[in-house]
Amino acid sequence: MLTKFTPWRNTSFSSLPLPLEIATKLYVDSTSIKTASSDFGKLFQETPFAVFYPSTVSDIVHLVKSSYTSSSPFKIAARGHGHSIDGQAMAKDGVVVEMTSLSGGIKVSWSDYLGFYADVGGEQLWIDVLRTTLDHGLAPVSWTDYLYLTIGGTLSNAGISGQTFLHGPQISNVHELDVITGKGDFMTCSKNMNSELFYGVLGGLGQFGIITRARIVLDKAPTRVKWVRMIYEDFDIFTKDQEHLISINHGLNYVEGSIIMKKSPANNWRSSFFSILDEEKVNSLASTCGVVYCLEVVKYYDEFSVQPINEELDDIFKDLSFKTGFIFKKDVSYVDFLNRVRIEELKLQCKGLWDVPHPWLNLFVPKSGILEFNQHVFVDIIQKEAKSSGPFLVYPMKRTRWDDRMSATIPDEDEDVFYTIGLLHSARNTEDGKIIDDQNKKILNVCAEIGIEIKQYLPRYYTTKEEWIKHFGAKWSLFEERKAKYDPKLILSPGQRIF
Ligand SMILES: Cc1cc2nc3c(=O)[nH]c(=O)nc-3n(C[C@H](O)[C@H](O)[C@H](O)COP(=O)(O)OP(=O)(O)OC[C@H]3O[C@@H](n4cnc5c(N)ncnc54)[C@H](O)[C@@H]3O)c2cc1C
Repeated sequence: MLTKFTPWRNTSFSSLPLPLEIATKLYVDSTSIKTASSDFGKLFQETPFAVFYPSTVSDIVHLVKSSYTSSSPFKIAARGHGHSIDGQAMAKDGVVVEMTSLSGGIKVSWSDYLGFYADVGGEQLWIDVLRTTLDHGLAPVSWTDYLYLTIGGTLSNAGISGQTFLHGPQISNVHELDVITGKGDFMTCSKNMNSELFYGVLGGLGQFGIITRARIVLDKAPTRVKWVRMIYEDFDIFTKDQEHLISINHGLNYVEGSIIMKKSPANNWRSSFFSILDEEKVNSLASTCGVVYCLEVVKYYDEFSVQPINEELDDIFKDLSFKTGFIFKKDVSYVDFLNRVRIEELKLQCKGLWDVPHPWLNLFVPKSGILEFNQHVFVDIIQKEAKSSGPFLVYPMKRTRWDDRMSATIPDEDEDVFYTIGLLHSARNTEDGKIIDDQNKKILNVCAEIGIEIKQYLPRYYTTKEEWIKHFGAKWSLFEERKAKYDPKLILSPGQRIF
C-alpha cells in the first residue's frame, strides 16, 4: 500500500509516494532532527528534512528507490555513529538514515578458502565486533584507536591505527560487502563479484552505496599485550626508529607515535599511560627541550604461552636510540589496550569536556616531506602557537598494505613508507574552534608553499571541485565514473561536499 508522507516543512516531499511501512519510519521530531544535524566535530550544523529509522535492509532499499525514481530526488546520508568532524554524515533538506536502528548482528564463521571471518552489519560498532569475536577466541586484525565507530563509517574512510603498517587499514581486511547503491539496488560485492563497486565503496566516502554488511577478516586473538613508550629528543632519530620497527619481520603488532610539548602533556584523552611520576619526568624533559617525541609500541602475547616475551622485546629494543632512562612499560589485557580511548572518554564526559568542538586535521604525509613537516608544522606552528593540547599523532605506514584499486587515497610517491598525522584538537568553545580551524588552514597552506604533497585523511577542507580532483589524483576519473554508474542522481552522502 502506498501512502503520501505529508511533511510539515518541505513541500518537495509532499507528493512523494512512499510505502506505508517506510513513511512511518521517517521522523521529524526535534530530538531526531537535532541529533542528525550535529556530529562529534561540533563545528557545523545542517538540518535534514527527516530522519529515517530502518528496521530492515529492505527499508533502506525502498527509501533510496523512492528518491531515485522521484522526479525530484532527495539527498540521503547514512549516519553511523556521527563521529565525523563537519557534517560528512548530514543531509541538508534530505533524509538522514540512522544506521544504528538496524540490527544486522555479528556472525562468526569459517571456510576453507577464507579461514575465520565475521559477517557484520554496517551499523555495528567495532567494540561490539571485538566483544562478540572474542567469545570465539578471535578478533579482527586491523583497528582504529577508538572503537565506538561503526563498520560502515570507518570502511567509508579507511580505518587506521598502529596495526596498519602490518595488516593494512581496515578496508584491506574485508572479504565481501552488501551495498545499497544510489539507485536503490541491493548488491553483494567482493574482489571477484561486482568488484568495481567493492573497490569503489572501500574508502569511497559513502559516495557509491550504503554498506549494510561487511565480511571481515579474523585471526586468533591474544589475551595480553606488552605496551611500551620511549622518548626521543630528535625527530630524525625517532622516525628512523619507527621505520626500522615497521620493517622487521615477526616484530611488533602496533607502532604509533606522538609529540609531547609543554602545552601537550604526556597523558591526554587518548590514554593515561604514564604514572604520575613518569609523566612528571617526561613533561619536564619536554619543557626543557621544547618538544619531545614519544614512540608507542605493542607486542601481543598469550598469558599461558611459554614464549619469552620480555626477552623478545629486549631483542627488538636493543637496536633503538631512545633517550636513556626514558622507556616505560605496561602489561595490560588485549581488550583494555584496544579500548583505551573509551576509558579516557568516560572521564572527559564526566567533566563535560567530551562534547566540545573538535577541529581535527588528519593528513597523510609523504616520507620525503616528514622532516620538513616536523620543523614547519610541529615546531614552528603547533609548538610556538600552542593553541591546543592535542594529542598530536605521527606514525608510519606502508603503501604495499594499501590496495590502489580502492577509493582511499595516499601520497603519490615511490617510497613504500608514508606517515599519518593526527592533530586531534579539542576547543573550549566555538570561538576557539574557529581559531584552531584557521591554524589548520595555515598548515595546509604551509605544506603547499614548501611543496609537501600531503593528502587529507577524513578530508574536510576542500571547498572546490578542483581540490577534490587533486585529492583523488589519477583516481579521480574512475571515482567520477563510479559515481555516474552507482549514484547517477547524486543522492548519497551529500555531506562530503564532493559532487
Ligand atoms: C574519538 C575518535 C577517534 C577516532 N580515531 C580514529 C582512528 O584511530 N582511526 C581512524 O581511521 N579514524 C578514527 N576516527 C575517525 C572515524 O573513523 C571517522 O570519523 C568515521 O567516519 C566515524 O565513524 P561513524 O560511524 O561515526 O561515521 P559517521 O560520522 O556517521 O559517517 C561518516 C561517513 O560515512 C558515511 N557512512 C556512515 N555509515 C555508512 C554506511 N553504512 N555505508 C556507507 N557510508 C556510510 C556517512 O554518510 C559519512 O559520509 C576517530 C573519530 C573519533 C571521533
